[in-house]
Amino acid sequence: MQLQFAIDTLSTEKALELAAAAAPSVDILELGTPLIKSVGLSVITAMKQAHPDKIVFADLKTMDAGELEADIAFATGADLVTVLGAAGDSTLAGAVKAARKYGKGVVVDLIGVHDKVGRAKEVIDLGAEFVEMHAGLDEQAEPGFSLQTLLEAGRSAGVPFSVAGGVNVSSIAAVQGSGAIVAVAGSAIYSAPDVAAAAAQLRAAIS
Ligand SMILES: O=C(CO)[C@H](O)[C@H](O)COP(=O)(O)O
Repeated sequence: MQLQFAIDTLSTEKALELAAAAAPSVDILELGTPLIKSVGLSVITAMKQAHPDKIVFADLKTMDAGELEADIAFATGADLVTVLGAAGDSTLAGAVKAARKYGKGVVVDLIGVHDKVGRAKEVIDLGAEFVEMHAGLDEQAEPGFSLQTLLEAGRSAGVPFSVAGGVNVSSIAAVQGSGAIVAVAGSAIYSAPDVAAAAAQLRAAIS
C-alpha cells in the first residue's frame, strides 16, 4: 500500500517545507484543494521540480470542464488529478482524455457521494485509475463519523481504492487491511510537532 501525504496548507513555501520533511516516508505528495486555490497551479510545478521522483497529486476536485482543468494541471507537472464522483460522466471522460494525452491518471474522489460502491464501479469503467473513499474535513467533524464506513465501501466495491478521512497512526493498519492501495494522511502529518517523525511512524505501521 502506498502512503499519500495531503498537504493542506496555504503557501507554496510551507508546502515545500512540509513535503521535504515527509518525503523520505511517503510515495505521493498531494497538493490540497485549498492550497491550489490559494496559490494557483504554480505550486504543482514547484513540487514536481523539488520531488521529481514522487507522484504529484493535484486535488483539483473538478466538477465541470474536466478536460480543460485536467489538461492545465498535467501541463504544469501533475501526475494525478481528482474529479468529483458527483460530476457527470462527460466531465470524467474529458479528464481521462487529457490524462491519456499526457500519460497520466485521474482519481475520482467520492466525497459526498451517497452510493460510493455503485459510483466507484461506474467511474473505473469510465477510465479512472482508482477511487478515493473520502470523508472530508467537515464530515469528519460531524457527530458519529467513523472511518469504518469508508473501509467497508472500499471492500465492497471491488475496484482499486484509496482511503482519506483523518487516517492516522491508529487507523492506518485497518486501512491496509481493507485492501486499499493508498492511504491518505493529511492532518496526522502536517499538524504533528515533528512532521518527519509522524510520516515515518505511518510508514512503519504499514511496512
Ligand atoms: O481532501 C481533503 C479534504 O477535502 C484532505 O486532504 C483529506 O481529507 C486528507 O486529510 P485528512 O487526513 O486531514 O483528512
